[in-house]
Amino acid sequence: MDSILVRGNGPLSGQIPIAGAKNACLALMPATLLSEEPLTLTNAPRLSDIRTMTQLLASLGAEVTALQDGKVLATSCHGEITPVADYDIVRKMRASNLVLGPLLARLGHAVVSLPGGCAIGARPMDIHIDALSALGAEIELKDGYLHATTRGGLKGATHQMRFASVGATENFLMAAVLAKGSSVLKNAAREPEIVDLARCLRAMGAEIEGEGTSEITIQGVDRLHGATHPVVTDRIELGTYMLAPAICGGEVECLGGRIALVESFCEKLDAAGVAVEETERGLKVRRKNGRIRAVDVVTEPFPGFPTDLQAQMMALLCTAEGTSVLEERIFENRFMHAPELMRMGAKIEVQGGHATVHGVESLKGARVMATDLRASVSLILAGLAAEGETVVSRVYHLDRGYERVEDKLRAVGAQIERVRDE
Ligand SMILES: CC(=O)N[C@H]1[C@@H](OP(=O)(O)OP(=O)(O)OC[C@H]2O[C@@H](n3ccc(=O)[nH]c3=O)[C@H](O)[C@@H]2O)O[C@H](CO)[C@@H](O)[C@@H]1O
Ligand SMILES: C=C(OP(=O)(O)O)C(=O)O
Repeated sequence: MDSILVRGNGPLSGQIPIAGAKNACLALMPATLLSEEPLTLTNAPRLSDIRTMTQLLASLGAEVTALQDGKVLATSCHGEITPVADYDIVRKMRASNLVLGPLLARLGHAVVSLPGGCAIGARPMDIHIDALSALGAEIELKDGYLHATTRGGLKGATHQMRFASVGATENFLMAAVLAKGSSVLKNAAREPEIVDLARCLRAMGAEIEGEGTSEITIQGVDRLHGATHPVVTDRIELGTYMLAPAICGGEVECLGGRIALVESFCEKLDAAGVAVEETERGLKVRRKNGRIRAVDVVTEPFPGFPTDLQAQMMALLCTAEGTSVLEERIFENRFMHAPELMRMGAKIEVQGGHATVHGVESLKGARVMATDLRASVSLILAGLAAEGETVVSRVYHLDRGYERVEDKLRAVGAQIERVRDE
């Protein structure tokens, strides 16, 4: 199993290209189930999660071919479709549940395994079930699988979600586009990945309005056609690499980044003493004069501070001047990086959904273990700020969401390499 070795670093300088968004691509790929014609996704990220979704779609009868070194995904679904998403694939990745809406829309029935326990929280499926039930699906749990059927197909409806779930919004959208009549989703999630999915579906012939707001209106159509769609920039990869010069000093330009994708994050960086400038090509980031200052952070649905950047922000605040409080409001168990950061000398107290970080002068390299995707990259960032060597194990988590992390950081001067465990 691979590990990542990082050595504490001086200033970084150069450019880092930001890939297409994992979380957008994982919602766009299942959209291929909605049409008999090909859907081509450009700017796709090259990640293990994308390979898992490829495997899942293939098991359902769709074809996904990776072209141009994996940056283009040519997908199609013109043959017979199997409506069963098997536990052995679904358990690897929560986003597998995004085949439920499209399968229901195309076939009128689906059997999808529940994703199973996940490290960052319980992550139930009730909001998805309520949303699809509003469109006329009848869903019951049997043997760990959701068995969903419709009587005579899905019917448009108005539905208000109890929480603005990203995945449930995506499933509702992909189901409602082929439902009979019009649908309105209230308290919809507003994440850029939702906007990207709506744009792609519209390019396929869907009638959708209001994406990016809390109310999305969909007029069902009889069929969708093929399209080519570029995957939106990964705002979480962007935010992660923006923290590298914030931690090490220097100046890095994140190519493809836009402030609109990470506005609330930029506000916190500004308060912490990090300057962000939008250029023609992306976002230029550098630390302002002096030490990073403590800031308080509360994670919220978009446009609030993203939970997927909380661990990385904590790594920055470990060496800030003063005490920061991070409140995690999206997932009930997303501070597992804290004990690992403490192995590196960070002073953190976790109580329920709050982590209090007392900034220290410097961190010290240590052997640490990644517990989930964003936790693993937060340990790499902390390693860049630490004295000596840090070895991050279990990097298969990292490979779910970051392509060539060591190459991208090495290109701006970081001392980082991938090593095989003995
Ligand atoms: C592949 C993907 O896009 N993953 C992202 C997506 O996950 P995901 O779509 O799973 O996140 P949701 O917005 O659905 O979940 C947010 C909260 O709602 C809860 N919930 C969700 C659904 C449900 O039926 N019942 C329920 O209680 C979850 O347990 C969690 O506490 O959005 C999250 C929140 O921005 C991100 O952290 C993930 O990186
Ligand atoms: C939590 C994440 O992903 P997933 O929803 O696939 O677990 C993430 O991308 O940080």
